[in-house]
Amino acid sequence: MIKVGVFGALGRMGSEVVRAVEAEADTELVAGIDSADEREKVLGADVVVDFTHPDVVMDNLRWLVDHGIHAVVGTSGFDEARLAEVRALLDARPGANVLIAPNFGIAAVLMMNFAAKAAPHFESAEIIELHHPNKADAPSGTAYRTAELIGAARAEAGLDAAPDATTSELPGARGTQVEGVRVHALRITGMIAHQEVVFGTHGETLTIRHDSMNRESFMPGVLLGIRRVAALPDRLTLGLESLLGL
Ligand SMILES: NC(=O)C1=CN([C@@H]2O[C@H](COP(=O)(O)OP(=O)(O)OC[C@H]3O[C@@H](n4cnc5c(N)ncnc54)[C@H](O)[C@@H]3O)[C@@H](O)[C@H]2O)C=CC1
Ligand SMILES: O=C(O)C1=N[C@H](C(=O)O)C[C@H](O)C1
Repeated sequence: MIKVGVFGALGRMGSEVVRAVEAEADTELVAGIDSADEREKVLGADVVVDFTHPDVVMDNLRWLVDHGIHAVVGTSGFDEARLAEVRALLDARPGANVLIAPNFGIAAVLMMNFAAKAAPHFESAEIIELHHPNKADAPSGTAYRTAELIGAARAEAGLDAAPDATTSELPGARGTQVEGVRVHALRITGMIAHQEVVFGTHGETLTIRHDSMNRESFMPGVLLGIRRVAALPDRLTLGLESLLGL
C-alpha cells in the first residue's frame, strides 16, 4: 500500500487527486491538506502530490525533501532557475525523489513529444494555449515546456529564427517568447486546458492540438507518478515521458 498525502486538497486538481487516491486499491490517503492546514498532517506518507500555486510550491518541496518524502508535483511555474534550486535541495539531502510534470495528461505528453519531433522540419512554430480564466499563471507550464522542447529541437537542427516581418506592434500582439518560440495565452470561460502547436513550411502547415475535457483525465498520469516516483533512477525527473517509455 502506498501512503499518499495531497497538498492543495481543496483545489480543482487536489480534490480530484484525493478522490483518485481513495478509489485505488494500492493507494491510501494519509491526509489532504490545504492552505489553512499544518503540513505535519502528511507525516507518515510515502509520497505527497502537490497541486497548489507557483508561489508556494518551492517551500512545499523544500519541506518534503527535508522530511524525506517523495514528491509528485503538478503545480506550474518551474523554469530552469527553479529546477536548479530543486537539484540543489536534493543534493543536500539523501532520500526523497521528486517528479515534476508540467502536464499529467498522457495525450498532452504525447502532444509535446510529437511537437518536439516535428520541430526540425518547419520554418515556423508558434504555440497557442487556451485555459479556464481561473488560472493564475501565463503562459501555462505545458506551453512553456513545449516551447523549450521545440526551441531545443530547432537549435539542434541549426534552424534560424522563424520568419516574422513585424515592425509595428501593439504590446502583446505577438505573444511572448520562450526559447525563441512565440507563445500566446487565451483565458476562456467554459474551457479547461487546451493547446495548439502550429508549424509551417512552404505550402504546408501542421497543427497538433490537445484538449483536456475534464480534470479526471489527469489522474492516470498522477497515479502513475505516485506508483513510480520512489523507484525512479534520478532524484529529479521532469515530465512523464520516461515513465511512458518515450
Ligand atoms: N501538471 C498538470 O497536469 C496540471 C497542473 N495544474 C497546475 O496545478 C496548480 C493548481 O491548479 P488548480 O487545482 O486548478 O488550482 P486551485 O486554485 O483550484 O487549487 C489550488 C489549491 O491549493 C491550495 N493552496 C494554496 N497554498 C497552499 C499551501 N501552501 N498548502 C496547501 N494548499 C495550498 C489553495 O487553497 C487551493 O485550494 C496550478 O499551478 C496549475 O497550473 C493544473 C492542472 C493539471
Ligand atoms: O492550470 C491548469 O488548469 C493547468 N495547468 C497546467 C499547465 O500550466 O500547463 C496543466 C494543464 O494545462 C492545466
